[in-house]
Amino acid sequence: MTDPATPPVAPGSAPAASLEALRADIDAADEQMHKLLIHRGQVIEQLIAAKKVGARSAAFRPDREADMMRRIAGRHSGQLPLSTVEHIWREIIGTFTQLQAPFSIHAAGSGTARMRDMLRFYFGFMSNLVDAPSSRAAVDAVAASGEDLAVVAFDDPLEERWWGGLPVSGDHATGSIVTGAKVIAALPFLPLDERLDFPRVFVVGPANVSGLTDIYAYAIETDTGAASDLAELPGAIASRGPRSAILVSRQAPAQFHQGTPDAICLGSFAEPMGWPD
Ligand SMILES: O=C(O)C(=O)C[C@]1(C(=O)O)C=C[C@@H](O)C=C1
Repeated sequence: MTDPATPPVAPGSAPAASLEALRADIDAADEQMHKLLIHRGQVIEQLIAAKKVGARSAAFRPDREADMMRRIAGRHSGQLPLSTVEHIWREIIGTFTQLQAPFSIHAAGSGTARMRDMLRFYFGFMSNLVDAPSSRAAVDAVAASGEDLAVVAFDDPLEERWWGGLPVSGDHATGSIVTGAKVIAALPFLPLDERLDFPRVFVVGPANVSGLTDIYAYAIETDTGAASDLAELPGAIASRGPRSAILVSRQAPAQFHQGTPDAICLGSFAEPMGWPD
């Protein structure tokens, strides 16, 4: 009896592979992927020694992750959605980051399904999620821990001033401060599949993590009369409340502060692909 799943062979064409052969191919691919993951784990063990990650020092390297994600997007092809590939790699990287130095992720609203989905997508299922009472509390917890992360929605209520407890000004850009917290990444980083509905967020990490300086995030007090017209500022994207605003700009603090002396630099990050959309 012929296997009903085996399509008939058209005259003159090569015979279609049998279901058994295709499954053997999938098994071989799975085995290779699994062996490579085990190998990756062994390399990470050596990397821990090389990086000398210890107590109260974070293992994440946003610059390295940005580079990896850009290469993943660059070489991707086929029907598997890029967001699926991104999630698989985020799961792998997130788990190996946890294995190097355990950390928690603080976020307001992490109990909601949408926020939780987003945090699991980017940071994996091994990370401990902390439902913070506010974004300010989430950021303050990171500053106090020296090893955790906070995730803050770009359009979170601005008057809460979640950046209020951060060390101020361009120190973030030079990396000279060793305590506190700063913006180290912006997500989504790769173009998001249309079936996913994740908000634009900042990742806030320990101040001693060196991030990329493609784009800077600034907080601006708008009730002082300064920055009354944000549209004229050299930023790509702004989120504005009645008295405060967040703005992202390619201009480094030294340059940016000339036009907006009251601005507080909150950190910097690798430019997400397709930013701004
Ligand atoms: O390259 C590093 O420094 C690592 O810690 C490895 C690794 C990874 O799993 O690839 C993990 C965490 C970092 O954020 C970046 C990459």
